[in-house]
Amino acid sequence: MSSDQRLIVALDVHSMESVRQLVGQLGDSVSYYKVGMELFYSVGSQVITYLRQQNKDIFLDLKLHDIPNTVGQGLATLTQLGATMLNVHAAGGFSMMQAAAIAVKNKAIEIQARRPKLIAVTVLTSMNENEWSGIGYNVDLSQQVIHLSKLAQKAGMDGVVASPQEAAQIQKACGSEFIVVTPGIRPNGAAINDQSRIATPAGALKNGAHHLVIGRPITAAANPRQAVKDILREMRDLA
Ligand SMILES: O=C(O)c1cc(=O)[nH]c(=O)n1[C@@H]1O[C@H](COP(=O)(O)O)[C@@H](O)[C@H]1O
Repeated sequence: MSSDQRLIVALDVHSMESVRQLVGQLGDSVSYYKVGMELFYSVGSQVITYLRQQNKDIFLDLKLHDIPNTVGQGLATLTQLGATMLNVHAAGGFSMMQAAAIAVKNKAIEIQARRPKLIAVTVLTSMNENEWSGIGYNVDLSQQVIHLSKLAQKAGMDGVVASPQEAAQIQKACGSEFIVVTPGIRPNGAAINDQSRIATPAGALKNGAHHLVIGRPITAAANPRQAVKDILREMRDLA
């Protein structure tokens, strides 16, 4: 996979005007975008239509987490939008993830469309050990990431979202075909913001991440196109 197929830029903005400006500015340098809650709740499915018209791959990141039937029905609807990748929270459990995988597969067959990849969020990259114990878990955070990755794989997920710090361990536990998507990417010197378990683009790739999700280091940069160029150079130098 080439570096620009590995990079996913998080479009965390809340208007179509900002989307058009950013996507226009980044041009051919970015082929894969993430649409998350902020943008999807603001503008709805028109952003998916727009990005598909621009021939971009789309990770629709709505992190579903509910009872199996509700998640399955929700994902069946989302499958019709034509995103490349969808996600759920692994903490929803085995039956929820299994229902999710079945619903996406069946809907894709029904509408004769390409099945979107389905991945599970393990432990959010904003969580540190302190936050983690604060929600009542006694198990080690990174062990929990591996546990949830194995569970996700067993339930039929194509991969997981985790921090770049756990990517190598996930590969070891689940094999190299299992997709590892890593947010929490910060080039040297970039503001860390609300992230905790971070790595540089090169560090994440070295650890075996398949896709790097990067938002503010690009979207809040004075020159987003230059920021992408620098990140891709760092990624390519490693390849
Ligand atoms: O599922 C995600 O994409 C996600 C999971 C996670 O554990 N951490 C995480 O930061 N994300 C998303 O990745 C993006 C990271 O953005 P920046 O911190 O601005 O680079 C945001 O859009 C988050 O919603």
